[in-house]
Amino acid sequence: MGADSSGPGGQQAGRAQEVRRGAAVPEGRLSALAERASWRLLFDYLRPHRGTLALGAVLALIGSAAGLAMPLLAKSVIETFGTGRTMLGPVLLLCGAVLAGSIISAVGSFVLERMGEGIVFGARTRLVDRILRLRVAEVDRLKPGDLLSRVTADTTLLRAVCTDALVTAVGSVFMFAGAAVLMAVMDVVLLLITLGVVASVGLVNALILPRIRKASTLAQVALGEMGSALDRALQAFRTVKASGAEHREIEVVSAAARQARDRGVTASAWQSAAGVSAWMSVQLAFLAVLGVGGARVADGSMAIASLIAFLLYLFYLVAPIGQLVQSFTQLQNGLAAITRIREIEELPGEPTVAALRADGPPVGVTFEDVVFRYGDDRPIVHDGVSFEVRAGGLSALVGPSGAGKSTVFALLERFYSPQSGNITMSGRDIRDWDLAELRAAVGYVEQDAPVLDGTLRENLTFAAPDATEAEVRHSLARTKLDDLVARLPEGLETQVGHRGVLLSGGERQRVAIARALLRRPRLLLLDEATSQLDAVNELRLREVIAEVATDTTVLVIAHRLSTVTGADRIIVMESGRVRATGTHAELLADDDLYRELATTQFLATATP
Ligand SMILES: Nc1ncnc2c1ncn2[C@@H]1O[C@H](COP(=O)(O)OP(=O)(O)OP(=O)(O)O)[C@@H](O)[C@H]1O
Repeated sequence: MGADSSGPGGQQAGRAQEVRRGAAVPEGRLSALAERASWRLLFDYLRPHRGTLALGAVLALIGSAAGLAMPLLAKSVIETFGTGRTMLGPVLLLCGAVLAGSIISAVGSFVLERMGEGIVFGARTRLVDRILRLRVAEVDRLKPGDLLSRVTADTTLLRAVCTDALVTAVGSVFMFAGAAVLMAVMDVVLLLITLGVVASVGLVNALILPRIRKASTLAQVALGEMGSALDRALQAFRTVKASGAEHREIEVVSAAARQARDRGVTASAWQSAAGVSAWMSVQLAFLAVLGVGGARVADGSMAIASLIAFLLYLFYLVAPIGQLVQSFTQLQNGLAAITRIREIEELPGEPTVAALRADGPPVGVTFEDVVFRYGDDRPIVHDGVSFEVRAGGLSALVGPSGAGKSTVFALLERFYSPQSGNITMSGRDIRDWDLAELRAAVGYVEQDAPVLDGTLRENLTFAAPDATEAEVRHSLARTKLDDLVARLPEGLETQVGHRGVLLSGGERQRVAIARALLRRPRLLLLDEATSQLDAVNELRLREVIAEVATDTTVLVIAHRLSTVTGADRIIVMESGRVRATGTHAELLADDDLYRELATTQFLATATP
C-alpha cells in the first residue's frame, strides 16, 4: 500500500512549496533556506571523495611549501652578493624549488579538479534520477525550465565550489599559516602589526558573505525563472508564432533575464566589496610594515635583507588572503546552488518501475465512491464516482469537458491517490498492486499521443525494449501502420522529429496505441483525440479499437459517435459524478445529457 510514496513529510511538503513558488519566495524565507544549506550539505558531497581530497590537499600543501621556501632561498642568493662566494648553488636550489613547486601544485590541482567533476557528475545523475522518479503530482507543480536550470546551471556552480574554491582555499590556508609562522620567526612585532590589519578583513567579510549568498540564491532563482519562461515559449512555439506573440514572449524571457542580471550585479557588488577590503588591508599592512621596519633598519636593529624577506612574506600573505576571500564568496554561490539541488533531491519519489510486460487475461475495473481533488486548495474533481468496467470488450467514458474523465485514467495509473473510496483492478485494490506490475498491466494512450524524438522503432519499443521484430510487425499490422512504414524512406528507422511532427495526428495516435499494445496490456486506456481525423484515419482507428477489444479490456474516453455506437457499455460522467450507464440505444432513450451529446458534439465528428 502506498508504495509509490516515500512519505512527503511536513518539511518536504514545505520545500515543495518553496520550489513551486520559485522567484516568488520571500527573501526572509530564502535566507532561512540558505542557512539550511549549510556546510554539512557540502561535506555530504565531499565525503565519498575524501581520499582524493586528502591526496589533492597534500599535493597542494607540498606545492605551497615549495613556494614558501622561495623568499628564504632568495635571501640566501642576496646574501652571497659581494661576499665573493659562488651563487650557483643557491640559484640552482631556487630554480629547483620553483620547478618542483609548480609541477606538484599543478598535479594537486588536477586531482582536485577531477574530483570536482566527479562530484558534479554524481549530483547531476542523482538529480536526473530523482526528477524522473518524481510523483506526477510533484511535477505538476514544478516548472520544466527551472528543473533544467537546476541540473545544468546549479550543478556547474557546485563544481566551482568543489574545485576552484576548495583547491584555492586549501592552498591559501597553508600558505597563510606558513607565511605567518616564518614571519613570526623573523620579527614578531611586524607580524602582529600585519595580523591586526588582516583581522579587520575577516570582520568586514563576516558581514558581507551572507549578503553574497542571499543575492546569489536570488540570481539562481531568477535564472530558473528565465529557463521556465523560455521553455513555455518553446513548448507552444507554433501557437506563439500563430498568435503573433513573439515580442511578448521575448519580453517575458528578457524580464526574467534582466532580473537574473540585476541580482547577479548585486552579488558582484558585494563580491567586489569583499575583494576591495582584502586588497586595502594588504596595502595598509604593507605600509605599516614598511614604516616600522624601515625605522628599525635605519636604527640598525634590523638587517635590510630581513626586511626584504619579511616584505616578500607579506606578499605571500596577500595572495592567500585575496584567494581566501574569493573562495569564500564562491562558496556562498555554491551553497545557494546546493540548496536548490537539495530541494529537488528531497521531494518524494516513486520506487523504480521496471519495463515489465503484463501478459495475462483482460482485467475488469471498479470505482467505488471515489472522491478526489488535485490538491487541498483545489475543487473536488471526483465527487463519489462509482462504476464498473467488466473484463474484456470496449467501454466508453463520455461527458462534457471537465467532467473528470481523464482523471479516471490518472487515478487508475496511480499518478495520484484518491482522498477516499476504492479503486479495484481484477478485484484487487490498486493500492495493493506492485506499482511496476500495475503500470505494466495498464496501457495508456494520452489524448495528444506524445511521440518522442527518435526513430519510429524507438517509439514503438519504448515501453517494451525487448520486443522481437515479429512482435513489432504484428503490432504495426494491428494498428494498420504497416502501409505507412512501407511508404517511409527508411521504414522503421525513420526519424519522426521532435514530438513526432513528421507524422499526422491520426498516425501519431496509432503509433501510441501500437506502443501500448507491444507491452501486451490487460487494460488499455485510450484518450481519444478531440481533433478531427479524416474519414480514412477515423475508420482505421475504429477498426483498431474494435480489434484490440477482442483480447483486452479497452476503456476509451470517447469524443466520436462512431466510437460509442460500437461500445459494449457507456459511462456518462457529469461534474465529477457518473450520471448514467448503458448501451448507446439505452442511453439515447433514457438520458437527456447523452442524447444532447450524441446529437451535437458527437454527431459533428461522426463519419457518414
Ligand atoms: N493536473 C491537474 N492539476 C489540477 N487540476 C487538474 C489537473 N488535471 C485536471 N484538473 C482539473 O480537473 C477537472 C477535470 O479534469 P479532467 O481532465 O479529468 O476532465 P475531462 O472530463 O477529461 O475533460 P476533457 O474532456 O476536456 O479532457 C478539470 O476542472 C481540470 O481543470
